[in-house]
Amino acid sequence: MARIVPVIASSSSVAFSRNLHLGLCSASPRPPSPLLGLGFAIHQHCLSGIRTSRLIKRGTCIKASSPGNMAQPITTIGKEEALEWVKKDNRRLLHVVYRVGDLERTIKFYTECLGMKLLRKRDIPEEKYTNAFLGYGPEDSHFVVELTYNYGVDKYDIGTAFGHFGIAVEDVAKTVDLIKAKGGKVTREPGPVKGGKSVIAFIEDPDGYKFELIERGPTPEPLCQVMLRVGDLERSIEFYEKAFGMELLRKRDNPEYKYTIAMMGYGPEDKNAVLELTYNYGVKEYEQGNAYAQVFVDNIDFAKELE
Ligand SMILES: C[C@@H](O)C(=O)SC[C@H](NC(=O)CC[C@H](N)C(=O)O)C(=O)NCC(=O)O
Repeated sequence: MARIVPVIASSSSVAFSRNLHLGLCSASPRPPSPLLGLGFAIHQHCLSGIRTSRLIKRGTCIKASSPGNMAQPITTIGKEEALEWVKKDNRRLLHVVYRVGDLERTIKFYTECLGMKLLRKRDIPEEKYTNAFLGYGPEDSHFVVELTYNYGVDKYDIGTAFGHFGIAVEDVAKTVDLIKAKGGKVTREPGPVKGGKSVIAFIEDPDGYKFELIERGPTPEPLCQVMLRVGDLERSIEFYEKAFGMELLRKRDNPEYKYTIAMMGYGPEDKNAVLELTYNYGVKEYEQGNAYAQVFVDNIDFAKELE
């Protein structure tokens, strides 16, 4: 069966358009970058016309850094066949991968301030990196974070295309108090979101990754959003719908603050992690970073296969 693993990178549109050529549903004469900061990797098969920055085969990433050095799909299938599979597939967001400068420091912050559990760690000395998986429940039923520590690298540029991760909490003010008491950095105090009613706050982890705390009732999936800024919202929505079978769950324009958001995912927002695509009026490109946040989307059987 064809498997597709999209990889969402926190690098900018510049990196995206350099690394990824999409022909999907587009007659664009140049490579479109529907998702600023998003890269996609395709496992085993390739949707017709999609080229990718990374191919992932049983956990191995093959890097292709420029159009002249594109990793080639192992096999290709027709677009119709691929879209048929997309409709049948039972997918969800599995984990988001990004780089941190001090693994133990981040694990301490996520467990003590954000209440996550350390699910597992794996060291790959031959490749000089260590991964740690953290989340609010087991990987087979929860969206989790996969931190990557590259030996000796203590700093990354997050760029501006990646926005933040969303965490649903029952009491934002209380959570913020706890985070402050633990020495965490709060960048936006609790209160209603500008132009709306939801109570939110923003905090920053030790590497500067932003987390939005969102006040909600009890939820099975506290790690509930990955926010990415995109330069063309309609094109991004179409891309996620057609290539990955996601649904547009909600769209909200906020003209007063000059942005529109679109929630994309595989199920209701209160039960599943979703992508929050943000379009800021008139902004077509964002700064490239090297901290890469990649979101893996697949069904859990494939996740086990990757182990
Ligand atoms: C509940 C959900 O709708 C939100 O929280 S939206 C949060 C809001 N987002 C933006 O402003 C996006 C546009 C911004 N220019 C960007 O690129 O990040 C937000 O962050 N509000 C800030 C606030 O203080 O309310």
